[in-house]
Amino acid sequence: MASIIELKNIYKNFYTDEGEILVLKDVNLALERGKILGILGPSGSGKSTILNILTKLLQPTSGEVQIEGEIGYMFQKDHLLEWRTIMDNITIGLEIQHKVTTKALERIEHLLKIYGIWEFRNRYPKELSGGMRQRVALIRTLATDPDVLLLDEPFSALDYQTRLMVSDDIYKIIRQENKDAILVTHDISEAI
Ligand SMILES: Nc1ncnc2c1ncn2[C@@H]1O[C@H](COP(=O)(O)OP(=O)(O)OP(=O)(O)O)[C@@H](O)[C@H]1O
Repeated sequence: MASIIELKNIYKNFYTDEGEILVLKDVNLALERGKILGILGPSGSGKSTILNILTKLLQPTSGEVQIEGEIGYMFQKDHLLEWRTIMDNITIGLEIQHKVTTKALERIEHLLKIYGIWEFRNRYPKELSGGMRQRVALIRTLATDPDVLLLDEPFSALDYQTRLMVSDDIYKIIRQENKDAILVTHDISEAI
């Protein structure tokens, strides 16, 4: 089956005052279309380094990176801007990319309506619960219509009960929107 993302024989070394650190040693992974791939590892094992290579923030020391299509990145914290309304937070990526089109706005309207945020579109982030904020963060990521989502511990800032609810929610949204995704976590239950 065709892979949308593939890492082949990736090595990454960092050079510090204390010397060289080998963080990634011969990492190979492939995300097939229609799949969600979990990357599970303890703190410091190099998960963020892998994501930074996928988003091209970092170059691997050696190895091959193949990515087909656009990537959307959802972070550990929602990073909603408190002084912008929910709608203005969601359109920020489109504004930066100069892609605020009628079609994009209709798409956002649809996402807001089906995922229960429409009534809150003119409110501010502080008026929303942690779970709703995370849903807004996902809709913001989906707004630019990426092909694949990178989710970097997206539930870790939530309390346990909210996390169960929101992770289920987000899983359904990813499936319904027909996106492929890579989920990075140190939490085995989250990965499952
Ligand atoms: N720019 C850098 N320079 C030097 N060392 C770095 C750099 N970035 C990361 N490291 C080191 O590489 C290792 C892996 O870091 P990374 O952030 O990828 O791990 P992680 O699994 O994402 O951890 P966490 O779950 O705590 O975010 C760590 O030992 C870290 O200290």
